Amino acid sequence: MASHSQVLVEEKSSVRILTLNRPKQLNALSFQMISRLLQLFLAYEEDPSVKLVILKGQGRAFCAGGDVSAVVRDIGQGNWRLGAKFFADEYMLNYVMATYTKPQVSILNGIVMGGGAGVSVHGPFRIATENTVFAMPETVLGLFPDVGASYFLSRLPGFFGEYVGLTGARLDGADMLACGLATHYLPSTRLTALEAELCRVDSSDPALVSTILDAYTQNPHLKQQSAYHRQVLDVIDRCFSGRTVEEIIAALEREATHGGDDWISSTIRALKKASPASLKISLRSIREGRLQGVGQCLSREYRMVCHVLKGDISKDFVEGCRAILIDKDKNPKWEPWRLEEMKDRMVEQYFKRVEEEEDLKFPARKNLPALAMAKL
Ligand SMILES: CC(C)(COP(=O)(O)OP(=O)(O)OC[C@H]1O[C@@H](n2cnc3c(N)ncnc32)[C@H](O)[C@@H]1OP(=O)(O)O)[C@@H](O)C(=O)NCCC(=O)NCCSC(=O)/C=C/c1ccc(O)cc1
Repeated sequence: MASHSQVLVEEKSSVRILTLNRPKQLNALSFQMISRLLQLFLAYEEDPSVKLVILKGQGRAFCAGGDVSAVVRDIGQGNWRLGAKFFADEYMLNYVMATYTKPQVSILNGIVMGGGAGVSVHGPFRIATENTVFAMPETVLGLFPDVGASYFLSRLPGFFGEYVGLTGARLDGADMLACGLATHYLPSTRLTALEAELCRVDSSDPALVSTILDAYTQNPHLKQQSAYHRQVLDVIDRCFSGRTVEEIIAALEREATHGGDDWISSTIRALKKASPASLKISLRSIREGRLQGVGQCLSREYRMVCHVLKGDISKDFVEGCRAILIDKDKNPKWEPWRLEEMKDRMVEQYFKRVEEEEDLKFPARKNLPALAMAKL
């Protein structure tokens, strides 16, 4: 095992343990990591001696998303197609994971954001701990929740997915378990024992893996400020079921006038901070995702991300990265600045094929999600 490599590989009997290994960058996914993961997952699928894959992160993060700094460099050099290649491979990896024929167990013992959700949530087993911090923070970067998020967020109960995807709200391990983004929860001190037991399973039978995980899982209490308490969920459903982003914000503001609390004001603040273009395309993407399979969601997201990278409708992604990651002034100048200036016909354009760019096509797979075990 080469310790300098960005994905560490351990072979333990019929189990392969893959560790994302860029701890200083919170395991942000580089192009190299994505290519390597794709190559390993495809090889393991063909190798009868491999029965189970465990994915985890080195250090305090599972994975803080795609490596945004590399992309900004590419766009800065005027080469949006280099960025598009990154996303094409990333979405292919997400698709392979969503349709994988062997169980994938992801150990989410730390930060899980953006692309980090994409390499875990599509698999059948997601283990949260007391250290887990989950978010889809793309709308404040001028992007939108991608990596198949329009598939998995739209399948969360009620309108919780719209809430998580539009506001970038952070969830802890207990929230993730409650809403179904995680399938199990255990204290991090038990992870070593769990891993050792999984290494003895010698089977690809999800029911056997489930039995092992069930024996370790605990039922954590939701924190007092959790958004998953019934009374907050009711507000989320009332407001985030709005047809448009403007309606969602107006509904939240109405709720706030009837005795608003910290949760409502921080939710309104989060929406007002985000890119108007991102908010509108994200809402439409999640709504369309409700009726689409994972492959359709990823192909549509690929069209959308090509427009984002090309900057032909709005250049908010470059501006968001500048304000949040490069200059760190946290003061992006979104264009358009106001929600009402982001017209329906501009939103519509994100969903059209980019000129001279092929749609993303996925290979035929044996294990289509509709036939696979329930994921969420
Ligand atoms: C809340 C975080 C996760 C932790 O904050 P922290 O504890 O104060 O830690 P730092 O912010 O100091 O992060 C430690 C280091 O990791 C780096 N890092 C932390 N996330 C990252 C990161 N996604 N990338 C590239 N370095 C990072 C971060 O820049 C920093 O590097 P350095 O300043 O050199 O020490 C914070 O780092 C943060 O907000 N990170 C960004 C999270 C985020 O927006 N994720 C991405 C969602 S979008 C996505 O997944 C797709 C992106 C993408 C878009 C287009 C493409 O072509 C390809 C990819």
